[in-house]
Amino acid sequence: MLGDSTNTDHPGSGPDPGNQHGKSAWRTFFVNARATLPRAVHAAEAEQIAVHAVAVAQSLAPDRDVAAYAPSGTEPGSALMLEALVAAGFPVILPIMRPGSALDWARFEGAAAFRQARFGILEPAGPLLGPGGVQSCGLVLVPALAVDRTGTRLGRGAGFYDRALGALAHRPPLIAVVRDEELVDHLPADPHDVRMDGVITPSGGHIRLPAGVEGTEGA
Ligand SMILES: Nc1nc2c(c(=O)[nH]1)N(C=O)[C@@H](CNc1ccc(C(=O)N[C@@H](CCC(=O)O)C(=O)O)cc1)CN2
Ligand SMILES: Nc1ncnc2c1ncn2[C@@H]1O[C@H](COP(=O)(O)OP(=O)(O)OP(=O)(O)O)[C@@H](O)[C@H]1O
Repeated sequence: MLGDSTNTDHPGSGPDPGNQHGKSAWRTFFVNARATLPRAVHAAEAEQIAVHAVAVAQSLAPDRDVAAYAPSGTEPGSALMLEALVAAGFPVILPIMRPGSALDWARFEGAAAFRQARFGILEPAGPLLGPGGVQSCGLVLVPALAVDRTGTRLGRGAGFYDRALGALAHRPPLIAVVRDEELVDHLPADPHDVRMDGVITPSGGHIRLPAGVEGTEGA
């Protein structure tokens, strides 16, 4: 149930947001939690995420390109997410890390056309589309360590997505992909943080944000 999945409902299971903890304490908490997740659970969740990603694309981005990410390590999702989107007819583009924590984009042409980039992340080896390449997408699936109910996203701390998305004149719907426990009541936010319009979790599917936040119900 939505209201039961927040760590702030369970004192001791996450940094106390009212207790001087900044983003790095939250990052450590979620990275460590992901590291303890059994492989079989990750794989089962990745199957659910792939199904939800296709459903969200069909609802928000029919006949449009989808910007996604190539899940690596303990990140939610797997190559299944990309394959399912392609099988459902969605052209997929993926982020390319550029100097200065900037992002470019390139078309996903299948796992055989990947090259190994920094941080163990796989990137398409094909031509770059330019930083604005993401603007023509009908949906951006955004990697995150956690998201709160107002749409604040916690990333891995380099500011890639905040820079890339914050600079766009036109922003497609932004949907973060996290585990159920990573949708929380409150995360620390900075002025540069770009808010998410929704989130996909394995059990919850697509949840629009803000969700269940006092004063924003039905917004
Ligand atoms: N699959 C995937 N692709 C992605 C992202 C992502 O989160 N997931 N990104 C989302 O932005 C960008 C890459 N951003 C990243 C930012 C930091 C680290 C990282 O591992 N940082 C180290 C510490 C930093 C360092 O070594 O200097 C760490 O977390 O331990 C990895 C990716 C673009 N592509
Ligand atoms: N639009 C921006 N312009 C300039 N600097 C930025 C911008 N967005 C973020 N930064 C800088 O990037 C650094 C990381 O920001 P933050 O902690 O919000 O990253 P994140 O959202 O966790 O990372 P990522 O987007 O890579 O997953 C900070 O030093 C921040 O000041």
